[in-house]
Amino acid sequence: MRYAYSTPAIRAAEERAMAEVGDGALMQRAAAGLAAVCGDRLQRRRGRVTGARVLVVTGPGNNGGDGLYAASRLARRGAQVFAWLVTEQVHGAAWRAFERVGGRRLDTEQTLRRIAAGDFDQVIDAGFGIGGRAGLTGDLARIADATRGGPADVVAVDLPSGLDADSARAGETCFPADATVTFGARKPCLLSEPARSLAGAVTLVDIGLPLDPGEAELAQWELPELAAAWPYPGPTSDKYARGVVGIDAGSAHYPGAGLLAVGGAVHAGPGMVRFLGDERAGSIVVQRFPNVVTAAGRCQAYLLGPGWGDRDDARTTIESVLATGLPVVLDADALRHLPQRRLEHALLTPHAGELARLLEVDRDRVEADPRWAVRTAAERTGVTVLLKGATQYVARPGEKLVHTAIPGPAWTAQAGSGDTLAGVCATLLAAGLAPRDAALAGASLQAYTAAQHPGPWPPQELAERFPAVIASLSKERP
Ligand SMILES: NC(=O)C1=CN([C@@H]2O[C@H](COP(=O)(O)OP(=O)(O)OC[C@H]3O[C@@H](n4cnc5c(N)ncnc54)[C@H](O)[C@@H]3O)[C@@H](O)[C@H]2O)[C@@H](O)CC1
Ligand SMILES: [K+]
Repeated sequence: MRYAYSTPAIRAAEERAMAEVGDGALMQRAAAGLAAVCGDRLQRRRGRVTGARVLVVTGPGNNGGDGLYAASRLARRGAQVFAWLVTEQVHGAAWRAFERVGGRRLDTEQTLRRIAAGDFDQVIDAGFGIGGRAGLTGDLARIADATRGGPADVVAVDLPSGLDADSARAGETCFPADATVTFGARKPCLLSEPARSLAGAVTLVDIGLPLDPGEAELAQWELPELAAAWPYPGPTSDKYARGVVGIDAGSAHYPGAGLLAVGGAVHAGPGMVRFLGDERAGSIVVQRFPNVVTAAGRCQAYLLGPGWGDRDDARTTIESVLATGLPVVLDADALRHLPQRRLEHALLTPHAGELARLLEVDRDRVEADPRWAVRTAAERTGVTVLLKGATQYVARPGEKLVHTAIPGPAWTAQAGSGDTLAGVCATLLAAGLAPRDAALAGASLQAYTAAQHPGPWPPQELAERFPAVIASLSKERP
């Protein structure tokens, strides 16, 4: 599990740590970790640190201090180090250390000229860290622009300047990095797209901040969580132990959605799938999956909504399934017909547009603050909500911590991905997983499969690769 903490939680932990060891010690730990990563990267790219030309883009606060101290360490290994100052203000002790090792200050024009000439092997972005605001202006924006796409290896200190540590937003201007060295704990921006992609490869340096996962803002699943949650059948499991899924998806207008939802469910290993939807969609489903049953009968979880379109009995169908008290995934068109009361036993799986409609806000509001949006939806509806997208967020009512699924490649964003995902989630509910785990395991399986089998595969073919991944995951089980 990867945890991310908000800026106030990190600042509070820093204060507790500083009271014990002093702020100088924390900064030295940060600088040592940063210099180690920078040195390794230089070594890998050019065979040695000696003779490397390193520019520190130096902000006015402690982030700038980290960068200067790290550069001083690189200078002691033979690098030539330069600094460009964002303002005249600079961390005094770090600046003196930088000057002592022969570090040189460059003005803006010299810096831009040398960047354009491809003169730097590495640019350390020590502009702003957790004290930063979204967006860059003035000469710093020019320097970030000039560096972008150039030959220098860009290493961000704590987080890329121009990002807001607590937000998923990428903003208008920022300093994209090839790598980020973050201190003490991950920040939410480093786990949330589109900000996350601007940070490159993230290394977490332990500087001894006393943080408790109970204070975390975000928790991202990794493979061990997926493997531990996956419901592998036992030696005596029958089809009811594995779970019977009832799927009402697809319509005469959208017959494909039924097939896609069933494809997701079938490839996630249910005991049985009953197709309860439109007759025409059902005949296509059975042709493709003869193991699917179209007769009504006992189910242990349901999926309603993908490809329904407009349907007169939407509300009554939802109510009759909710009345069974069995777990149900409510997806796509079913989300437009939710009863106006608190629900139970359901998992809602909206994308940003559907969640915006549910909350009666603009889509922009959801994208600007996805954690707020998914938490608010869980509180209002009373059930678990999975917000689908480049980062997939899951919130439960009564819980501040938001989880995210294992991230996957961007090409999984395509028509039909949500239908197969809903099918997987319903299979997991039928196997007895709690809605939160079903949502995280389903979304993680789809993303991880896409990462393991670089495509682009259409969603139905990606689903055909689930079984191989599920089999391989069993080796990761605790
Ligand atoms: N406090 C500590 O003990 C430690 C802090 N560390 C470093 O300190 C950083 C936080 O330091 P600071 O609190 O000094 O803050 P920053 O160094 O992140 O920012 C300094 C100041 O710059 C100004 N600023 C921010 N964004 C701007 C923008 N877009 N345009 C113009 N001005 C802007 C703000 O007034 C801000 O207070 C962390 O990110 C980390 O790198 C590490 O050294 C570890 C220890
Ligand atoms: K930075």
